[in-house]
Amino acid sequence: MKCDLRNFDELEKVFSEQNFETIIHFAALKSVSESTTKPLEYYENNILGTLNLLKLANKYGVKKFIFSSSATVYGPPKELPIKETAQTGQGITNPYGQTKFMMEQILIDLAKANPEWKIIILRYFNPVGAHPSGRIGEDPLGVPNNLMPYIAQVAVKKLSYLKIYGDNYETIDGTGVRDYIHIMDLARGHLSAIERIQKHENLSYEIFNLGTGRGYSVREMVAAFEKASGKKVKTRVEPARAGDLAKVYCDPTLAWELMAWRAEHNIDEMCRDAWNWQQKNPYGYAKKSHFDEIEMGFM
Ligand SMILES: CC(=O)N[C@H]1[C@@H](OP(=O)(O)OP(=O)(O)OC[C@H]2O[C@@H](n3ccc(=O)[nH]c3=O)[C@H](O)[C@@H]2O)O[C@H](CO)[C@H](O)[C@@H]1O
Repeated sequence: MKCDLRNFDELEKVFSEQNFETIIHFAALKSVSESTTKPLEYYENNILGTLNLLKLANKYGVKKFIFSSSATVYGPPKELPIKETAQTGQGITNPYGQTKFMMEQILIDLAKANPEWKIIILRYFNPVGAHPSGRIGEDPLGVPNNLMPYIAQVAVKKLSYLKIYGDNYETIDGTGVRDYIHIMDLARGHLSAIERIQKHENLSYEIFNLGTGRGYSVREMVAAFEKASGKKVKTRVEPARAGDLAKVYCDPTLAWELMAWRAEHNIDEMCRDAWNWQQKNPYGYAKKSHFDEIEMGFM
């Protein structure tokens, strides 16, 4: 079932026909660069969509709520690793990040105002990889903005080389360091959150980092991907990308202490599964492969 969260009436129809117990709110626009050129679309979609969803959830008594937030709400970190108690909302460089921060604020205010609400906010670090079957993966629209799908498309020869955005940061090899997390671990984090929210009657709102707690540089990611795929990934160093940070990685221990969740997949598994999906879907989901088109042409 598909529904536009901006359309209150359409969404109300869904609520009236279904009997929801818990909501996991993933629905948001998520491109950093696009958000800088289309801020109104981002604010409308992400904020209005969330308000509509919450109003209806309130009306229909669905008050267990899990929200997919982002490490972006921390802005430039003052301390590493980043804990959930670190300051948020300062130095966010783009509308996408602002909307995530605002959505968090709306949820926190709601939980404070009404003790019936039970809310878990999950702050994702850098989700990568794919389902191990190779059937569910990341198929970005147009040229990828994020590192892993870009590397994968270079390895499969859809793109010619990776632009490394800056090699002059104070990091292990000068390139940006991030906390990459396998999407299967991330998915499991939601199951742990559902369990926790259903078990704990007096939970109001809680916030968890979902990351591995370990940072990898761009060059380390390229090397891991080359190892997993057996393909050479050509790179070229370019100027640093505006708004990028040198190092971002989290302290994920709260999720372990309270939800018994921790990331289990390492960087090699992230690259293996991303490569498996990319090989099986070299042209993404929508388009048939070149070979299918040739076959169709002869039919
Ligand atoms: C500031 C911000 O809001 N960042 C968002 C962005 O994080 P990030 O900017 O951390 O993710 P990313 O995958 O775009 O970049 C990761 C690292 O790779 C570098 N890099 C990336 C692409 C490329 O072609 N070449 C290259 O060198 C980049 O400079 C950085 O050091 O995406 C994430 C999704 O995974 C989240 O949505 C984050 O909120």
